[in-house]
Amino acid sequence: MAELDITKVDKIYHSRKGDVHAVKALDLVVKPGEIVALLGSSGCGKTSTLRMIAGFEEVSNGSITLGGKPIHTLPPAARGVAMAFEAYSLYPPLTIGENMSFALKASKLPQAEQDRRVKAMAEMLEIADILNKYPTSVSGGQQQRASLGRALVRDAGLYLLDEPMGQLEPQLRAVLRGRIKHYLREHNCTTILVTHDQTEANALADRIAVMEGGVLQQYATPAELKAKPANLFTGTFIGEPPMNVFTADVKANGETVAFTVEGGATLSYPAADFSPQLREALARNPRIALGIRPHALHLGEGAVKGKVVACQWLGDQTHVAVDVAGRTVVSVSQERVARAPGSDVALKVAARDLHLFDPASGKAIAHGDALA
Ligand SMILES: Nc1ncnc2c1ncn2[C@@H]1O[C@H](COP(=O)(O)OP(=O)(O)OP(=O)(O)O)[C@@H](O)[C@H]1O
Repeated sequence: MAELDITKVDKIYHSRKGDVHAVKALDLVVKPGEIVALLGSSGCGKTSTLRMIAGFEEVSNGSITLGGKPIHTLPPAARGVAMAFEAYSLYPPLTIGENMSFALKASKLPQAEQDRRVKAMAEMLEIADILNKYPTSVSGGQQQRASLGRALVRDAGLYLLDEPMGQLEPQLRAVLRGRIKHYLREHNCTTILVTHDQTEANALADRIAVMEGGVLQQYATPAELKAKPANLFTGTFIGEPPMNVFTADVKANGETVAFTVEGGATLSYPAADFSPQLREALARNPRIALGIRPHALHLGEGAVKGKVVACQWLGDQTHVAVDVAGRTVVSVSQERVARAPGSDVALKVAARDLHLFDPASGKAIAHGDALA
């Protein structure tokens, strides 16, 4: 299995309406056998990146190497890359089975081995019963699984999966996620998956590349992205419900560190809750953006007072929206709590759960008690 190196890659589309700079100076390394998710909202440049790796779009600048060999100048078929397309792209005159074995035929594998692989893949993806049907006579979800199977059944240096489960029902998607991850691991497949679904990225990927506006915002493990967002964008993009963010004035004297948020509420902590380096940084940043995840904002005690706007039990957790001095914040509790709209509540958050950002650049200053 090969390492993929994307170095300073740009994609600029030229059109009559003007240029679109879809991918900007992208640097990304995918280690052999690693599963990476490109995650971002619509139009952030995920598909352009995937298509440049596959060879369906030219790179405007930069280079892409696979196993040390430059591939960005090669035609798609010569790159050793297998791709499952979001729009399936199956061959209409061929059956689902023939579509899946198409690349295997070209590889001159013995017929019995081709049949064995296609059958095993079709069983894994639960499409063994439609191998003799034609693409136009099966559902979108079945076509999507056939496209995924056609890519995975091949031997390739790199697997590219574009929204591979977007058409599937949630239950089937959850089952297939587990099976596909197991398959990719077992076959040591170097894989890039494009998705806008955080759950899918978290479940499948070793590392997630978060993109926005064509720019890579952060490249880290799912746990790191949650615990140490590099900037306000990843902080608010990753996590459900999104992080609460306030602008706050900081006052640090020898004994306490206090954050006064818009509207006047003050969160005050013993200075010892923060590292000396962080206290020094706070002295240089008297105004910060303060991020608090809904799961870290606890109801029932604390200095921040507010009024309940809405309280919803979702079957496994309660979401409580609270108006704090004109701003709505969300608190999530694993327990079932009942709070009447309009009632008074107090909120608290531990120092270790604070995320501090530079309000101008958005860059992280600190997570919990230490510098970012
Ligand atoms: N062929 C093209 N010509 C001009 N602009 C394009 C072309 N393809 C994509 N774009 C633009 O480039 C930007 C990035 O598009 P891209 O499809 O890579 O994003 P994406 O993150 O994959 O979005 P989605 O999740 O909606 O597929 C968008 O602004 C899009 O409109």
